[in-house]
Order: sequence, then structure tokens, then C-alpha cells
Amino acid sequence: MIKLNVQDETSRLRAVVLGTAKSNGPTPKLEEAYDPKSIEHIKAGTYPTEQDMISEMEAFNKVLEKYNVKVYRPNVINNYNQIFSRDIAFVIDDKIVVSNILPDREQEIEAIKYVLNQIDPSKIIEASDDIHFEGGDVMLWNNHIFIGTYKGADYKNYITARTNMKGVQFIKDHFPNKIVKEFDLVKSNTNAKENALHLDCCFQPVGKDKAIIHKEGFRNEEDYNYLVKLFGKENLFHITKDEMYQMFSNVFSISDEVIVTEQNFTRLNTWLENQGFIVEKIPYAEIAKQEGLLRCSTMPLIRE
Ligand SMILES: NC(=O)NCCC[C@H](N)C(=O)O
Repeated sequence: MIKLNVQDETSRLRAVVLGTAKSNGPTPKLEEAYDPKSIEHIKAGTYPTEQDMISEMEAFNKVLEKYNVKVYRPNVINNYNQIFSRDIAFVIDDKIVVSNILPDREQEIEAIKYVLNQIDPSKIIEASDDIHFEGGDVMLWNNHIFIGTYKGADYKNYITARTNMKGVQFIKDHFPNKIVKEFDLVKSNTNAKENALHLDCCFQPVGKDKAIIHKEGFRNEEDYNYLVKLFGKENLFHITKDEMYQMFSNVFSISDEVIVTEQNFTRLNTWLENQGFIVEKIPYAEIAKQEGLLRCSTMPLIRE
């Protein structure tokens, strides 16, 4: 049995699901892509190769092993993208919420059934089809649950809008003791620099009291101000539109001292080191072309 426990983003990690790039399949057709950055690379002929992505994920796996983290990988489905485990389910305290993910990605859940089977069934939460959420939009912070959403009336026109207000309400109902704060995010189906695909694409806490943030990722300045108040401006590392596009906010914490990041994120890595973090740098620029990075590739099951 796996005894789930996740209370925040940065406590010492003990067990995690890490996605896989094996049998990712050939470059998708334009109509098969579901984010603007993948579309951009399909058009330009620069979509990442399976071999390059496997090597990047192996580098990530090595760092997790170095820190004695128990790593579960999804069963491989032929020619199917299974890199971004984050979105398919998420742990809050000792419960796992199975996402109602984009229909194009639904089979990804089958591949981790063997993990779900090791969890007490009374700890597994599922929602009806009209309730949408993906794990990239859900973040724990002290007694808070932060949730990225899109409040526009044209929600259904955005393949990049993955968590609806029914999803926010569902989490509120299931976790009445938490402060659930939703954030209205900017969305674009066509321009990755104007698209905060999930909350973790424009914001993420690091360490005990700091966070990485892209102000313009929030449609409503009040939402941004909420985080400034909570963390204090001096504790926020602001990233530019281009840095959001490179996925600077999608690094991954193994503990409140150790952070895995992309080796080319020089400005961020320097800041993190100056703050006293141990920064584990790995190559992940090919996977970044699919509008996801390190946090997106993981689903923590146990943090101390
Ligand atoms: N949490 C995340 O931001 N996950 C990245 C998912 C990227 C994938 N191309 C998608 O559009 O679903």
C-alpha cells in the first residue's frame, strides 16, 4: 500500500510518478496538438525527437535516484504522449484526485492504474465529466490550495483552458478546511507567449517562503496582488514573457533546499543559488517545446 502524503510543493520528496517519453510516437499532425508551443514546433519542423526526450527524462530520473526518491513510471502505451504525469491526478494530504483531463489525454490515466491499485480506495476521489481540472493547475501552500482556472464565458473555445470553475468548487467541497484561492489565467490557443497553460506555467513556490511568478500570466491584477501580499514582493522572482515561454516557473522541488531546473535558465539559476538553494541543472529544452517542463513531468505521492 502507498500511504499518500503531500501538504505542499517543497517538503522532502519520498515517492513520485515520473512520466515517460518511451513510444511517444512520431511528430503529431497539427490537428492532433493541444497546445500552441507544440503547434509552433510542428510547423517549424523542430518538434523534439523521442530519443532526445528519453535522454532528458533519464537525466531527471538520475537526479531523483541520487536523492533516494522512489520513482514510479507509467506503463508504456504505444505511440502515446505520457510525459506530463502531473496533470492526470494529484495528491492533496492523504487523498488522490483523479483529473478529468483533456479527452485527447485520457488514456494516460490507464497507464498509472497499477499505482492507483496500491492506494486505499477510500482515498481516491473522482469527479463527473462536467467538472474539469488538471494537476498543473493545482498547488498546495500551507493551508492554501491555489488553483489556476479560466473564467471567460468562452471557456469551451480554449483547448488551453483545462480547469473550470466547477472544478474549483469541487476541490472546495472536498477540502473544506483549506483556503481555496482560484486564479484566472491568460489563455491563447495560438500564441504560447500569451498562454499560461496551467498555473505552474506562470507561478510556483520554492523553498519555504519564495516563489517564481509571471505577472502578466494573471488576467486579473487582484489575483497577482494576492500572491504579492502572501509572499512579499522581495520574495518573488519575476519572470518575463519570454522566460514564461521557456517554462522558468516549471522547475521542480525535491525539498525546500534542492531544486531541479533546466541548465540554460541562467538568470533563474543564479538567483536560486544566491538564495542558498542547491540547484540540480539538467537538459530539458527539447521537452520544453511541448509547453511543459519539470513540475509537469512529475506527480508527487509522498512528501515528508
Ligand atoms: N502542468 C503542465 O503545464 N503540463 C504541461 C502539459 C503540456 C501538454 N502539451 C498539454 O498541452 O497538455
